[in-house]
Amino acid sequence: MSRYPTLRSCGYELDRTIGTGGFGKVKLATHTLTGEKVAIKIMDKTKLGKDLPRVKLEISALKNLSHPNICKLYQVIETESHCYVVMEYCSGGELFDHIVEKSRLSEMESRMFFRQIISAVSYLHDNGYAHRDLKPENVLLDREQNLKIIDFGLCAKPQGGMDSLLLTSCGSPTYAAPELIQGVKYHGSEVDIWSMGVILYALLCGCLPFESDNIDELFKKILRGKYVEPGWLSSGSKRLLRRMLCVDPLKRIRISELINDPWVRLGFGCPPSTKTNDIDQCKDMECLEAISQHCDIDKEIIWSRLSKWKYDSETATYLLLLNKKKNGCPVVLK
Ligand SMILES: CN(C)C[C@H]1CC[C@H](N2C(=O)N(C)Cc3cnc4ccc(-c5cc(Cl)c(O)c(Cl)c5)nc4c32)CC1
Repeated sequence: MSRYPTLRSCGYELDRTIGTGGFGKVKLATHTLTGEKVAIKIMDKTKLGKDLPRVKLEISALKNLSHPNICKLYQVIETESHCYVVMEYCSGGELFDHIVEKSRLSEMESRMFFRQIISAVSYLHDNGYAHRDLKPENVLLDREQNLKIIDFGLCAKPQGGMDSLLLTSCGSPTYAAPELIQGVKYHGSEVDIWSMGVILYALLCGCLPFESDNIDELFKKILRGKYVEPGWLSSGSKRLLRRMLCVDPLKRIRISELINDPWVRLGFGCPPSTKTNDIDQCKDMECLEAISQHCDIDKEIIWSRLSKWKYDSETATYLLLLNKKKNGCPVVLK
């Protein structure tokens, strides 16, 4: 008998555990009606304690975000004891493992990945969110090597908008900006740019710019902002890294400059796209028809419920049918 009978009754067949964390575990599962694979983050509410607000924050953020490089939310299921977050399955694993596998990436491959991160973070900031915990472990790949940013448990949506200052010190020290580890007030957008600089360095160099087993040593290195520039780095790469890993947040490159930076545009001739993934919000008649036939309810009634985006089983079925259609599979329900 499955440990999580709720999930089976909600239309998911559980498979193996694909990861764990302080929050609980993430399991691979199959959505029975569409046959699509999903990742389900399973949290025991009685054990979350002070982390419960982080969970609610992440769910709220994921409900408001729809972008090709941000992990898609399909459904939220809550019981007395557990919270289940059903999301897009990223079968390509962590970006971190991809870098380690190849020891380091070519400038062009780094650029191809980095443009996707710029696109996602620019969209995040435009929607008033700062991620605040950007690192290679929080960037996954799907089967087409598209990047998917995950883990919004530390994201912030400052009340006064992205120009207002934050104070909470959070995230992983290795990727944290100087102002964040100093405990001074900071702008969420500026600390995200610093973390993106650390990720770009990891892509191009296959190691981290600031490392130490001793936390005090690590903080000193970050606050000094000095790092090794390996011989293979082009002048364009070095110049961009210096503008991102700039200790003074006021002098650090801004996302609007980053989008138009010559290194970012090289070979593409255009800036990364900052559009939303509005396909998820649009009304797809073929998917509506499949659901309408399956539950014998009029398409317009189905759409009137779907367009409320309640992230219930109907939202999941619709979004997963859209996925099937995008992947060229037949738009049918079992
Ligand atoms: C180390 N972390 C604190 C947890 C780790 C758990 C496994 C997970 N994962 C992996 O590590 N693969 C290697 C497989 C995999 C495949 N698809 C996934 C889809 C979504 C997520 C996901 C996980 C969490 Cl904790 C989220 O908050 C969100 Cl928004 C999304 N994780 C996935 C995931 C990556 C993170």
